[in-house]
Amino acid sequence: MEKNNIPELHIALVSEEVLRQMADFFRDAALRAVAAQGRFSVALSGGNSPKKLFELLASPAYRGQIPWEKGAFFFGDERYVPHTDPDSNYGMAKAALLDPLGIKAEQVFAVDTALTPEQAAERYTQSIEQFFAPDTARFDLVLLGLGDNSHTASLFPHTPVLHVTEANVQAVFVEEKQAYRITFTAPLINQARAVAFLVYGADKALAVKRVLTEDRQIEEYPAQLIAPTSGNVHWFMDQAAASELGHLGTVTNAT
Ligand SMILES: O=C1O[C@H](COP(=O)(O)O)[C@@H](O)[C@H](O)[C@H]1O
Repeated sequence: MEKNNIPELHIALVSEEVLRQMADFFRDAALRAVAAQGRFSVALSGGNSPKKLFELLASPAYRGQIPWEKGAFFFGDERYVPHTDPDSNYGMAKAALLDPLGIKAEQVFAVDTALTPEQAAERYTQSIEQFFAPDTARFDLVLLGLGDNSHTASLFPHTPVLHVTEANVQAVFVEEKQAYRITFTAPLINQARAVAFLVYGADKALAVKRVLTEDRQIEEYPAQLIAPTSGNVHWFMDQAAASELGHLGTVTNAT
């Protein structure tokens, strides 16, 4: 973790409360952006953890709190599979968040996995640049998860993308998955207005401890690359995920 960036930990007793806090954070980031720019842009995460968050955001509790028609939805990483594949991050978000909210197709920016991985990454970089032109690509919110091997987005241990210094999207072959991934680089994530990890479950506790407390070893713990250039990085965790953090891992908002 960069020295000038202090992780802000939001720890709750149970995952339901973490999800509620994360949903509030999402809402507040969206409302701030709409007040300032008339629209909000978010890069969604994939995998298992965000599915429940997406379902909560699409539920009656949050549906009316966010001006969804002003949103633009991108993906911080994507698996190189068709959109209909159960592994597709886009497919999961579509089913859990985008379709239930009636988000229009023109608000959704999916990675085109029908192209080669390199072309898909290049095309996605171009979509992002077009969306933000003439400004820097600065997402209002980037949502992240954490793998038990300390990867985030598709920044996997010991992959060349960890050393890319441009803020763009890259294709990467991940040996341990024997598959391609398309991912935001760390510099693209770090120039966002807000960056938040959502992590819950005891199986993530060791990864959380390594990323937050060990000396910087980005090859081993790629999530240590995440250090927004303005503001702090936020970590929304349940007590189980924070259980290896010692005194840092105490509940901040018990209900
Ligand atoms: O492969 C991925 O993994 C991470 C963590 O996912 P989880 O299933 O352990 O919650 C996720 O953040 C990333 O978007 C996804 O593609």
